[in-house]
Amino acid sequence: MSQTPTTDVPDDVRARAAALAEELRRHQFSYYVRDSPTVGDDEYDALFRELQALEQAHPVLLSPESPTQKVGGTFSTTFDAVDHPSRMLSLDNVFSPEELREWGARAVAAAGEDVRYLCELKIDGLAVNLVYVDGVLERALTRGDGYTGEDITLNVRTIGSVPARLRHEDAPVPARLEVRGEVFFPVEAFAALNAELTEAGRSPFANPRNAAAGSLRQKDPRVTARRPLDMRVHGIGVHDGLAATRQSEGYDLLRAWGLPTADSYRVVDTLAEVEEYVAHYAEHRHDVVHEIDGVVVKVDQLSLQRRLGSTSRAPRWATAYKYPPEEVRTRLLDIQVNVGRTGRVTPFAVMEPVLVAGSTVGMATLHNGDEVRRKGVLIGDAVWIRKAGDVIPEVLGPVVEERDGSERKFTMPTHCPSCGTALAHEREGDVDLRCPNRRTCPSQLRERVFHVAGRAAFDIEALGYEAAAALLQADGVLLDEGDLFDLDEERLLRVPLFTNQSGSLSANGRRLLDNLDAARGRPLWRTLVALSVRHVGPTAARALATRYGSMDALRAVAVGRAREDREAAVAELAATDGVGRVIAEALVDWFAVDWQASVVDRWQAAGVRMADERDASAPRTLEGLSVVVTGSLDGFSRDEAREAILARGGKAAGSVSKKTTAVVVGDNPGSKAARAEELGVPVLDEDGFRRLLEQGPSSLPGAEPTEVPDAADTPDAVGVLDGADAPDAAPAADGVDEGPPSTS
Ligand SMILES: NC(=O)c1ccc[n+]([C@@H]2O[C@H](COP(=O)([O-])OP(=O)(O)OC[C@H]3O[C@@H](n4cnc5c(N)ncnc54)[C@H](O)[C@@H]3O)[C@@H](O)[C@H]2O)c1
Ligand SMILES: [Zn+2]
Repeated sequence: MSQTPTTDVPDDVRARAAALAEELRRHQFSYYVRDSPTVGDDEYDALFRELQALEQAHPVLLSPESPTQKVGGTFSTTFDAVDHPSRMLSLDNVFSPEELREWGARAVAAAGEDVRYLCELKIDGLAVNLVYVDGVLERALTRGDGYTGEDITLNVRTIGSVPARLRHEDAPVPARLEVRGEVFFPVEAFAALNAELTEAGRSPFANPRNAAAGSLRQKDPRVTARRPLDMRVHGIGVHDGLAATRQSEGYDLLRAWGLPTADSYRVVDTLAEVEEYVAHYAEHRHDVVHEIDGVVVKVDQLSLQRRLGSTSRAPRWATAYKYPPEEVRTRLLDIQVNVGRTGRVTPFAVMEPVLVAGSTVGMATLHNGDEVRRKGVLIGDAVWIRKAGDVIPEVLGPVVEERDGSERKFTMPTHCPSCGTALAHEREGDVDLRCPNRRTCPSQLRERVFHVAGRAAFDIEALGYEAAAALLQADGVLLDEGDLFDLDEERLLRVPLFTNQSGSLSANGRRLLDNLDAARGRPLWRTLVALSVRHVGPTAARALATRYGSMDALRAVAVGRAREDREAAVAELAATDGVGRVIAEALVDWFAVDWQASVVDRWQAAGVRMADERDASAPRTLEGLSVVVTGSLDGFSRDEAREAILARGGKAAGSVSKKTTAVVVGDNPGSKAARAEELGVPVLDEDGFRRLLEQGPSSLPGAEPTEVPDAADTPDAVGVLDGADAPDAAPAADGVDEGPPSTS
C-alpha cells in the first residue's frame, strides 16, 4: 500500500508522540485524581507543548483522544459522576508578550470589531461548577473531563463564602444558573497545613492548588470543613435569561446574588494595558490572598465570545498568560551542616541545581534537626522545592512514592564540623544546637568577619567571604574581628590574596584599606550590627543608636548598670522602642564576655566612630510621625534622609500603611508610591520633604492637624528604608545566622 506524503511520519516521531501522550495522561492522573503531581508544572507544560508541536508538524498524528484536544481531567470512583449542564473548558496558554499579541491579533481578526479585554487573576485552585436551581445550591461538581465531574456538593457546602441560597433583592435570579469558579486554599494557611501533614508522616502538598484539591476532594466532608477553603467565581454556564451583554456585567450580577467575585479584575481597551496588568501582578503576585499562576484575559463582549467560539479544549475568546511556576522538583543530594556566626549549627540541603522563579537554586536551609525530621526528607529523595518571588528557597518535602530504598537518613552531628567542640543546646528546650567555642571556632570566626563587612554592617565591599577566609588563615594577620581595623599595608602584604606577583599590595588590597577608612566613620547603628550580638539586626541597632547616641552611653547601661542590677539594666534596654527583652538580655550577656567587649575597645582604638552626631538644634517637627522614603533623592542619601527624620523625632518607616504620615518619592520609586495612593497617604517630592522637615505635618497638602499614630502599632517602623537594607527585610530575621555557608 502506498502512503501519501502527509501520513509519512517517521517511526521515531510517531513513537515520541505516543510516549508524550501516555506520559501526559499519567501526569494528569496524579495531578487531577490523586492531587499529588510527580512533576512540576513547567515540566508538564514543556511536554504538552512538545506534543502540540509534533501534531502541528504532522497533522496526521492528531486524534480527538490526544491530551492536546481534551480537557485534561478525569473523575475518580470516590465520588458520584454527574454530567455538567454545559461543558467546562480549559484555557489555552501564552507565556510571553509576543504570544499574547498573537492571540490578540487572532481575536481581533475574528471579531471584526473593537475588542475590550477583561483581565483577571488566574487563581491557582480547583475549578468547580455550581448549579443553582431557583436560587438554591443544588449541586457542586469538579471539572472532571469537562463533560462529567465529581459530585462534591457536601464538601462545597462547607465553604463559608459559597451561598446555599442566592440573594434576589437586587437582581432577579434565573430559575436555572450554572456558575464556574475556583476553590482555593489561602496562602497564609498553607504552611501550617503542610506542617501538620509532614508531622503525621505524609507527603506535604506541593502548592496551595494541590492543597485545595486535596481538601475539597475528601470522602468525609468533615475534613473539608476543617480546612479554610474559599472561592471566587469567574464564569457563567447555562442560565435562562441573563441581563448582561458583557462578561464584566455578568460579574456585577453574580456579586448582587451574593456570590464571591474578585475585585481585582480590569476591563481595558488595548493589549498594551493588558500587558501592564500582567506586569503589575507579576510583581504583586504575593500580595493576593490566594496563589495565582497567571492572568486570564477574556474578550469582554459576550456577543464576540459567541462569534469566536471554542475548540474542543478551550475557548478562543480567552487565554491564560502564565507566570513561571514557583515549585519545582529536584533531588536532594546531601544534607550538610553550617556553623553560623553565633555558633548556630544549621543543616542545609544540597540539591541538583534547578531553575525556579527566575534563579538557579542548589542549596536551601533546613533550619535545624527537628525541621529535617518534620519535613521527613531523606538524602537521595526526590523533593519539591519552592521559591516564591524574592523569598529564600524552601524544601517543601519528599515525593514519598518515588523512594527506592536507597535513601539515607540524616543525623545531626554531635561535634562541631569546624572545630570539633561538642555541640550543645544553649538553654534547655532550645531546638538549635550551637558550637560553644565562639572565640576561635574557624567557621564562626569566618562568618563573623564576613558579617562585619556586610551591607547592613560596615559595608566593606572588598571584604567578601573569600577575603575573610584568607585574612584569618594568614599567620598573625587577623586573630578575630577585633583586629580588623588594625589591618595596614604591612599586614596585608602577608596575605597572598592581597598581593601582586611583584610582592606589592594589589589593587584589591588598596581598596580594602580605603574601604576600612570609610567604614571608620559609619553611624553607630552599623557598628552595633557589626558586633554580631544575637538578635541585634538593623532595626534594633537603629533604635538603640537613636536612644543612646553613643557606645559609651549604651555600655553604661549594658555593662555598668548591669553589674549592679542586671534586671534593671535589662528592663531599661528593653524599654527601647523596637527592642524587647530577648534583645536586651542578649546585649547584657554579650558585653559580659571580656573578649567580646574588647572588640569594641579595639575598634575604638583603631579610630572607629562610636557616637552619632546629634543635631540638637533640629526642631522636633515630626514627633511621633512615620515617614517612608522610596526611590532616590538628589539632596539626601538614604542614610541622610533617615537621619533627618529621626533627628526631628519621626520614624523612618519601611512600609506604607494607613498610619504613614507621608511617602517621599524620589527617582525610580518602587511599589510603595502606588501603595500610598491606594491608601490615600500624601505623596511628597523632595521639596515637599524639605517643607515637611521644616514645618512638620502642617505643610502637607490639604493638611488638617494630623492624627498622631500610635507608636505601639508600628514596632518595625524604625528606620527601615526602602530596599537599602535587604538583610532587614530578608526572612532570616535580625541577628539570626543560618542557612548554607555565605558566599561572596
Ligand atoms: N504537574 C503536573 O503533573 C500537571 C498535570 C496536569 C496539569 N498540570 C497543570 O495544569 C495545567 C493544565 O490544567 P488546566 O487544563 O486546568 O488548565 P489551566 O489550569 O492552565 O487553566 C484552566 C483553568 O483555569 C482556571 N481559572 C483560574 N482562574 C480563572 C479565571 N479568572 N477565569 C477563568 N478560569 C480561571 C479555570 O478553573 C480553568 O479550568 C497545566 O498547564 C499545568 O500547569 C500539571
Ligand atoms: Zn566550632
